[in-house]
Amino acid sequence: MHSWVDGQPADALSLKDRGLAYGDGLFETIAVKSGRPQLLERHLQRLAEGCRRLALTADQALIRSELQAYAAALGEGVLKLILTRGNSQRGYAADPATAARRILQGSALPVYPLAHAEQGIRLFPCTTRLAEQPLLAGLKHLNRLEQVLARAEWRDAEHAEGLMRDTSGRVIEGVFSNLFLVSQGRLLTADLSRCGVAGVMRAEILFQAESLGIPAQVGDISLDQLQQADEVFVCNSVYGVWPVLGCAGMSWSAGALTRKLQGITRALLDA
Ligand SMILES: C=C(O[C@@H]1C=C(C(=O)O)C=C[C@H]1N)C(=O)O
Ligand SMILES: Cc1ncc(COP(=O)(O)O)c(C=O)c1O
Repeated sequence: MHSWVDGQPADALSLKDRGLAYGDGLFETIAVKSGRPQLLERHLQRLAEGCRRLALTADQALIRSELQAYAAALGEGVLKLILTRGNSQRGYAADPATAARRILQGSALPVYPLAHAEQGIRLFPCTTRLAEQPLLAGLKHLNRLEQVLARAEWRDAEHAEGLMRDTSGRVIEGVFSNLFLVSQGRLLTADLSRCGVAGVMRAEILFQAESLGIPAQVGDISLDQLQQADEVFVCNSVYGVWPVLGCAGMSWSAGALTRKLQGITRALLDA
């Protein structure tokens, strides 16, 4: 399916685009099933928050309608929205009145091995660390070199994801997912006020946990806390939940709470 730029089929972009020049923009990666973008409200909520924090001028209603139209035409797959701050001359300064450029791209759903969800995965212990920058923390912005460097640290099929820590050594997330641990029936996921991406699946899992009366906490996670956990899983808005069986010398089993949340998220992504 053709990409769209500002609502029109297009496969080219201005060389003056600030997303290309400086990573000046945001993106959303949205699963599409039966012609509908899954978890759309959460994606739009994160996008609006990113536009607010980066002072990006974008018509949220227009973005919503375009996403729905593109998803209806795509049918099933991954819909990627890239929002850039449009064109500018050379230099970091931008015209605040410039409207954001909307890029929509469709691709097939990734075919991950069934074993990732059914049995679980191993995490590669990445040495690349996440820089602590509260102004950008939580945003799914276009500056993804940390994830590119981290993902280049392994090529073997034994590791389906990586473990990323921040420059202070805190356990933060995966390379393309968020991370939860379960200890004595309580969920814990990393505080993302310094770095990391506040995933929509992470938000949905925290909402479901509250609805189910499952104790859940957002806070700092040490490597020791991770090692001592009863269960560990990773999540994102494309694959849902994967149990984590090991990382470096640490190991866990795919426990009951992981399976419960995996079932809930699978139903949400197949809705
Ligand atoms: C990196 C992108 O999106 C991330 C990757 C995945 C995935 O590979 O399953 C899903 C959502 C995002 N965390 C991207 O280029 O879209
Ligand atoms: C670095 C990073 N963390 C977490 C996530 C999970 O986000 P989501 O649940 O919105 O897919 C992603 C996916 O884009 C990511 O790239």
